[in-house]
Amino acid sequence: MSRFEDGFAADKLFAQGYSYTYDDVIFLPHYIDFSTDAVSLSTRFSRRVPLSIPCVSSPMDTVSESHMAASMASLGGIGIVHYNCDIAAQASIIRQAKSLKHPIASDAGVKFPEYEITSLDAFGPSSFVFVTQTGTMTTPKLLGYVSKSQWTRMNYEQREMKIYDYMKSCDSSDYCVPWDIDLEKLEFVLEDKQKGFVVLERDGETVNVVTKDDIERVKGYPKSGPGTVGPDGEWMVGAAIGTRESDKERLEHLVDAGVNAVVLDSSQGNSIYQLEMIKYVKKTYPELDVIGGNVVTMYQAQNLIQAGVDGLRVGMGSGSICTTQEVCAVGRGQATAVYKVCSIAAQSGIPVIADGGISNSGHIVKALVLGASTVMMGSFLAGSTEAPGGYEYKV
Ligand SMILES: NC(=O)C1=CN([C@@H]2O[C@H](COP(=O)(O)OP(=O)(O)OC[C@H]3O[C@@H](n4cnc5c(N)ncnc54)[C@H](O)[C@@H]3O)[C@@H](O)[C@H]2O)C=CC1
Ligand SMILES: O=c1[nH]c(=O)c2[nH+]cn([C@@H]3O[C@H](COP(=O)(O)O)[C@@H](O)[C@H]3O)c2[nH]1
Ligand SMILES: [K+]
Repeated sequence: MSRFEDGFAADKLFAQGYSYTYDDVIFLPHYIDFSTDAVSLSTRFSRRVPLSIPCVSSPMDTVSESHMAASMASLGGIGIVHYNCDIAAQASIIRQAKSLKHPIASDAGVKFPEYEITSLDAFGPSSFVFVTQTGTMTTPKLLGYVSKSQWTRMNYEQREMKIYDYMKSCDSSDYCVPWDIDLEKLEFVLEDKQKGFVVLERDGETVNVVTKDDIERVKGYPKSGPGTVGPDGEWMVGAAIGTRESDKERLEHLVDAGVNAVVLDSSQGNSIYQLEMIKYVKKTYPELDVIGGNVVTMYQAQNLIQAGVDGLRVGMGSGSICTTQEVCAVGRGQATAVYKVCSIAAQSGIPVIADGGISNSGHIVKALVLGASTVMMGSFLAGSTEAPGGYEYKV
């Protein structure tokens, strides 16, 4: 008899190949004999990666870069950095994520050197605009800053200049603090330096900038549980790669950057290409967890388990922006896929990631009850500015 009672015999229902999405499935209430704080959400992302919450951010360029990956780890989950970028960029995103001990996404404006500040909008809610080569915070060098008070004192001609011509430098030790400073100490240093912001630096590279307003904002958030910390004492970070020859070189750079698990990012994982890549990763980096997928049937799953995967990612056509079912004419209802793959993965103790179609906490519960160890989210996180545990992240 399956795990379900009262006539909802999942085996029978799912066995008939019903294609169920999470919204077609609901569970009956049963009996409670425990308190809510007796519930532990701790789980495993893959064989060697434990998590304290069952949440994973998807390897999509609109979802997982350094701030998201650091935030997910700080909350007890994990982020999977996308590979929709060149090898050096993906490696540096991983390095920066591991250095973002405080993944505070400052609300200060960040602009490139040629930008002209024509209105206060450039500052956003903050009192500063910071200048980097690319106009984003994911570059290792802060070129300078402009304060709102300085800008408001400038006349019209001056305001037509490029930021580069009048920004102030901030690479002196007056502004810089070590990347792994404690949050409480950070607050004290901000008071003491009277500069309004500090630059978090690691090995001469800018990791982040934190302003006084940022500290006030983050201080008020509920403290999150133990983060997902690796043996190196830093956040654990995952990354996606493909299954081509060039992905072997990519993987080497990601391992150098300290990646803790690698996800083979294919819409259909049961291919000779993926089986070869799984064997290559296990032979070359035996301690590095490799997650295969995506799969939706027991047959696909069995092949990847035999090849040596440390985790399976389930979902085809389940993503809210997913086009796989349209373009490939294959796929399966997510609830059925999760239930079926989990029934075979459990026999080998392989954790399953339910990937896609998660847009509320009910979906998370359903995926976990159907047997998944974690859920992977894309659109639900894309563009978010508030993490559940109180850290903000930019996507
Ligand atoms: N839920 C879903 O439907 C999912 C969709 N995706 C998305 O789709 C994107 C791309 O997925 P795919 O197109 O499946 O990527 P892919 O790179 O795995 O496959 C693309 C094509 O290249 C072929 N290929 C792969 N490795 C090869 C090799 N070594 N030699 C020769 N041919 C090879 C594959 O057979 C396939 O025809 C992913 O990055 C992801 O964003 C990914 C996972 C799940
Ligand atoms: O066929 C696809 N083309 C795409 O461009 C694409 N982007 C994301 N994905 C997959 O959907 C998952 C995210 O789904 P949600 O947004 O529902 O969380 C992701 O985790 C992926 O598995 C894609 N599938
Ligand atoms: K992708």
